[in-house]
Amino acid sequence: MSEPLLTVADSLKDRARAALGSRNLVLVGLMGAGKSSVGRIVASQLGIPFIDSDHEIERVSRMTIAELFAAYGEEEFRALETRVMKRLLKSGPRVVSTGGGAFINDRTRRHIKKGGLSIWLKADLDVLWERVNKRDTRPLLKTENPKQTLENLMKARYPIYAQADLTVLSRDVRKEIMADEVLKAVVEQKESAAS
Ligand SMILES: Nc1ncnc2c1ncn2[C@@H]1O[C@H](COP(=O)(O)OP(=O)(O)O)[C@@H](O)[C@H]1O
Ligand SMILES: O=C(O)C1=C[C@@H](OP(=O)(O)O)[C@@H](O)[C@H](O)C1
Ligand SMILES: [Mg+2]
Repeated sequence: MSEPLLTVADSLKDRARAALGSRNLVLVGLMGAGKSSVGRIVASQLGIPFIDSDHEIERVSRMTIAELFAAYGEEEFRALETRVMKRLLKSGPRVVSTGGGAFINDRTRRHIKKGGLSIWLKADLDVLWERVNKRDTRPLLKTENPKQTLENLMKARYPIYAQADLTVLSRDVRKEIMADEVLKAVVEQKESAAS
């Protein structure tokens, strides 16, 4: 009789790694959802490379996101983001944390759908606000009422984030717990696809 490849005793990370295969795991969601910080932990648990698309954009342009928005505007930023995402998703497996607007852009979303398993870190307004109001690095929130801006972005974007393959609720728990929930969602997706 042949041995099963993985037994129930295998750890969550091994099961998630097997479920992911050669695909990229792409974290999407609004600013403050935890894509960058949780994505890094998930990648280290899975033992695969981590890339944050905003960091990659900053590296290739040698400018910060805020400088790019100020110098060229959002449209140019999105065009650069699309090109960078397309390149990052060409091979896998990797964990790719996106900037909040990436999945909203039609062309970038198509690349994500083709090149990876997408997971939405979904959070409510107060959780997001608590996190983003501590830093002023996000150009889209440099408005008179940034909390209202964030709420408007939620209303406009949540129906689109809902198209991600998987959804995990981003709550006020430790980032390591959020990372475990991401791994569980990857495993469950594989199991439900197989049944
Ligand atoms: N589960 C969490 N618990 C507490 N703080 C968090 C959690 N997830 C993220 N943060 C903090 O919230 C801020 C935004 O997180 P970040 O990973 O940059 O989000 P995103 O990339 O989605 O905008 C950071 O300061 C980060 O340390
Ligand atoms: O929501 C957005 O459109 C943006 C989110 C930011 O990334 P985070 O979601 O990692 O903050 C960054 O890409 C840029 O400021 C635009
Ligand atoms: Mg980020």
